[in-house]
Amino acid sequence: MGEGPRAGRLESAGIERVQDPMASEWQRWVGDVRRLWSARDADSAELRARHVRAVLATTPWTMAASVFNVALCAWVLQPHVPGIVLTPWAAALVAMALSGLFGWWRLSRRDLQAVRPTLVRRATFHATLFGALWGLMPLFWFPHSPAGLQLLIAVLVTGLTCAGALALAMLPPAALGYAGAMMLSAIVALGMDDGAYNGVIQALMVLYCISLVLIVLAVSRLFTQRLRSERDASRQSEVVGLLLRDFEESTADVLWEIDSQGRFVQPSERLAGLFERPVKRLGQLQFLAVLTAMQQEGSGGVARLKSALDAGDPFRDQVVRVATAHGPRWWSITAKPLLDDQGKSRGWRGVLSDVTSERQSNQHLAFLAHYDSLTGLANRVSVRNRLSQAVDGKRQAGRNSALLCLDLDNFKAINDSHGHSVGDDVLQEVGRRLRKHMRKADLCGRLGGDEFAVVLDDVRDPQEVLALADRLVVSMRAPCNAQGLTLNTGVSIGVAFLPEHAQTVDEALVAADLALYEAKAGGRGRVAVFSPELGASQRRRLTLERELREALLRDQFQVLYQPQVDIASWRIVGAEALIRWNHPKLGMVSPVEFIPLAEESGLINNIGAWVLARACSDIQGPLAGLHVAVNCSAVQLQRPGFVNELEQLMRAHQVPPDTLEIEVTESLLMENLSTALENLHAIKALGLRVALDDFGTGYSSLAYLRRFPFDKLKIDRAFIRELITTSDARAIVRTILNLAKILGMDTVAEGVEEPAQLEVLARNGCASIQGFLVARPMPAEDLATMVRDWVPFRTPLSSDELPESVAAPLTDARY
Ligand SMILES: Nc1nc2c(ncn2[C@@H]2O[C@@H]3COP(=O)(O)O[C@H]4[C@@H](O)[C@H](n5cnc6c(=O)[nH]c(N)nc65)O[C@@H]4COP(=O)(O)O[C@H]3[C@H]2O)c(=O)[nH]1
Repeated sequence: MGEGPRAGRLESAGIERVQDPMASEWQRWVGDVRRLWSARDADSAELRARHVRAVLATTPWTMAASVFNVALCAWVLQPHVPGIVLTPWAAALVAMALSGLFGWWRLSRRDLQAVRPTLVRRATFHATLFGALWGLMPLFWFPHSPAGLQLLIAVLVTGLTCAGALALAMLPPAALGYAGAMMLSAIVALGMDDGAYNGVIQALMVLYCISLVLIVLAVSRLFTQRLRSERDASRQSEVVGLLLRDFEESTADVLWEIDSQGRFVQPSERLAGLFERPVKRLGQLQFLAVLTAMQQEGSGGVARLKSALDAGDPFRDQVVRVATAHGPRWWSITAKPLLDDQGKSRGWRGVLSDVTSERQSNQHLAFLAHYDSLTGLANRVSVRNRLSQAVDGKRQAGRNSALLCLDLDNFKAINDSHGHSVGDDVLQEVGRRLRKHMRKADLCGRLGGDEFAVVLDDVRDPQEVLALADRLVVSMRAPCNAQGLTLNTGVSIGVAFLPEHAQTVDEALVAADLALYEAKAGGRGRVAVFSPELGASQRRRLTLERELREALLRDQFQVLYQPQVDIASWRIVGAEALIRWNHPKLGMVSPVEFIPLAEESGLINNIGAWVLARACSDIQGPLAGLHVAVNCSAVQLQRPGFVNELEQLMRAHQVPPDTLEIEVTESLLMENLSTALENLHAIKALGLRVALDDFGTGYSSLAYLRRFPFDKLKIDRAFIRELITTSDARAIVRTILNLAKILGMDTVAEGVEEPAQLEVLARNGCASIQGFLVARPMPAEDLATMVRDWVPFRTPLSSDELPESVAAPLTDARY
């Protein structure tokens, strides 16, 4: 019960229900008829219009045939039927036929795209009335008429019924109304007659009537199905058209098609726009001919495209360079062949993309890959490439080359005091001056920062190279104008000759760099030529500089600990953390060598953080119970975030603050860095101790002590070394110790190697010592073992009597 209204709603909304496979054909027919009869949605209205149009197509003929039949019947019946009855009947039928014709005329003038259900209902009424009028003929004039007339009436009724029903089959309600009225009157007429077989004929009539209904419904359904698939196909092609248009409008791609003669097929406006020709004109032209006419000189793109077309296989991204009114453009063409039913080519269809901007950005990227964007000179990659050609060239033909490495003398100062924009202008000016001195075959480039390089090929006389280098020095010495400022620059140059000084690109760069160091070391504005003797140490420095960055990642660092012993109790009270670099080729590298390099590059921040983390973890591990002193460089302490990170680290390792000591050198105070001092105060506020390392080596050591309240002074080992032999050293040490006592600071003497040194320190009140006399720096686990096995109070004092002069207390000294 609930199914009926719901189905009706769905249908009237034009939504065809998913058919139950078991649903009978009959239900489908009824569904179709109902939709024609009453559904008000746009879809049904459109479908109804198509049905109406199909019926209208034959209306003039059927109406003409009706008029003809009316005339025939009037003529045949005239002897048997009085004119007063026959004439109105015939006139009514003719009037019906004319009204049908009038309806046809009215509707065929309209563009029938959608039709309301009322039109179908009106047509049904008209057809039923028409059928009923025709039905009067058998009803009144068949019974009891002569056999001949009865036969004629029977034939006419049968023919009119079948022809009319089929003509109206596209509108089944009208067809059924018409045929139903005719058949009904025929069956009734038979009943009124007393013919011998009338009962059988009536039964046959009912059977025919049912068959006719089924045929009408079947024809109508077939027609509906055809209409639907036509409509779907046209919608599909509309959608495809829309998509294609949208595709064309939204991308840089344009569709094109050519026939088997190579002529454009229905070119679009956009395609015509690209080819700079009217659409109509383009439609008459051949694809390849137009491309050839537009092709830029020297581009073989069209020839390649032609071969691809000739090959007959689909192809992608054939690039053609064409000249247009807007300058040169690059078009990328992709296509596939179109084949007919027999597999013969009927043309090509494809996409044409304007890839000009892509090309240009690729070219720009290629430029950036090889040139320095600031100066327009070659970049490091290009310099290396040229050097590698020079290396290969010289191997082949015995040719000589030269590499000049240039470094601006006071560029950093210019950059710092006038800003990067002025610095950039200076670099551009340097680039211009360099270029002025180059021959065509020479290459000058910027390696980065203020470093430039020149590669000279075919060097016959080294003197010529040196003369050029001198000219460059003179040229760069001329004041440089940048943003209204007159700036004095200069350049130092290192020269290496190939193959004499280097066999590979890297060797050449290192050799020229070494020469550059030498030039700079000798003062500014100089030229130096590489020599083999030139700094094995510099070479090592360069290697270390290069490899330091990797050392942390490759886990090449290690922290050793050197114990600090309290002199009075002779107990190990602490240790100093000392970093080591275990280089795979160079062996153990001393921090004295690499810490300054790390400071220059800023890597000290990472390295220092790593040492602190290591120390914190050892304090909670094997070194539990000891104070550990960690060296922190001035660079680290200048970072505003340093103390935060330190605090987090200590919290993460749960390190008690009083077990950690930070050692800083005097240099920190010499530079008077406010952030570093703030950090030191913050460190102290955290509860850590702060020691001043190498005390006494600076220029005004005493003054620094007023800047920060250190907890501990470390007496530099330079004084300890001379403690026994030099009275000055003794005096200094005694003064430091006294000073520390007055200021309430702890003291530790480093570099104590001999018992005599220990004795002097002990007599003068030094609190603790560190040095080879106790132990060399060692891994944390070894130190833990040492602490465990340590015997206190066994001070290794000197067996010899100390000379009076050495043992004398401070007050006795000449100070
Ligand atoms: N001749 C002699 N030398 C002794 C004796 N006892 C100890 N030494 C050495 O003296 C240096 C003491 O370290 P420092 O003054 O802080 O001087 C350190 C420190 O300034 C710096 N350094 C070491 N580790 C680090 C670190 O992790 N960070 C920073 N920023 N600097 C560090 O490197 C410097 C040198 O460290 P090392 O080469 O380990 O050298 C250590 C140690 O091995 C002795 O009896 N005789």
